[in-house]
Amino acid sequence: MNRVERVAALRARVAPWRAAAERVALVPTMGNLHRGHLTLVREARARADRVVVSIFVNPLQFGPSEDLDAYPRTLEEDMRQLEAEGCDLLFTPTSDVVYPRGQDGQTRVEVPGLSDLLCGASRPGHFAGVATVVCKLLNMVQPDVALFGEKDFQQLMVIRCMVEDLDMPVEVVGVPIVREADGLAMSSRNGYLTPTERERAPALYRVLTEAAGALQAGDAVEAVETAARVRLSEAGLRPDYVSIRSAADLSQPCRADDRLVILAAAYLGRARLIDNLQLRRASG
Ligand SMILES: Nc1ncnc2c1ncn2[C@@H]1O[C@H](COP(=O)(O)OP(=O)(O)OP(=O)(O)O)[C@@H](O)[C@H]1O
Ligand SMILES: CC(C)(CO)[C@@H](O)C(=O)[O-]
Ligand code: BAL
Repeated sequence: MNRVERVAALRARVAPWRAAAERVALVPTMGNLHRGHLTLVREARARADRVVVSIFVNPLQFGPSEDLDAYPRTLEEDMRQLEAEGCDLLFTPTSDVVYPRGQDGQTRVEVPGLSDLLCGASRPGHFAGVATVVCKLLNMVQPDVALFGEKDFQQLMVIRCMVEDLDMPVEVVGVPIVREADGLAMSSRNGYLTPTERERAPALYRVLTEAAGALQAGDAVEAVETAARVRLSEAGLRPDYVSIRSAADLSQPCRADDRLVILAAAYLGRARLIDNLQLRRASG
């Protein structure tokens, strides 16, 4: 596996693949890789001839009081894992490479509406930071396909919307959530949890599962959301939001929506955990 830090070097590596009509996949990450990321890489290998992984802790998507400095950086171990997964090329740009004019001088990509809800309401500017860096990474690599995890469900919707609105010639693939044995969605930020908090953390998925059962049994959306928030608090988590939405566009669900998604975010110690569960409801 080769590693490059600059855009010209990246393009020089990708160009011969393109010339040979090979299909190229991109898996954007912020590093500190776990089984969730490696599943994306495996899926990328199944869908393309060449796999490029990027590791970049994007300052533009962090708020001023968030964990940019504390975010775990484990490049040596990440490289070992990527090598074992058969990644062809690792792109590890610095901030200067991605934002040569500085963050304030950077042209931004905004996806209105979708970016303002849920995680976007709690993290103002976050999704503009995500859309901007993903747009740049897609332009740098010019992959045929790019893969993202459904754990970050809203992020995936924002990226799909951006790609459609800007006519970007790339296929966006969502990969199902990879979980620990006790149901906790894998996430780099799980590493912030103390042993006691780690024991409490699976309550997030448990509460989502119970909420899905209640919805399928015919309980009203608002009652299910309220009950889920109470259950999270009882389990020792501080709910940010629990929200039941249409899985098609994250709008408030109407009776006719059969594909729903229950999304939740909750604080636990130093971590802000997110998770979601998609379900089908009988329409009527
Ligand atoms: N458990 C998971 N299952 C599937 N995809 C995942 C999982 N965790 C992360 N991903 C995906 O991996 C990609 C890179 O994510 P990122 O590097 O931010 O990891 P993370 O574990 O989500 O980190 P964080 O704790 O900061 O949210 C994203 O597309 C994300 O949705
Ligand atoms: C997509 C992404 C790599 C953009 O920085 C990040 O938001 C992430 O890791 O989910
Ligand atoms: N995985 C989402 C990236 C973030 O929370 O900034």
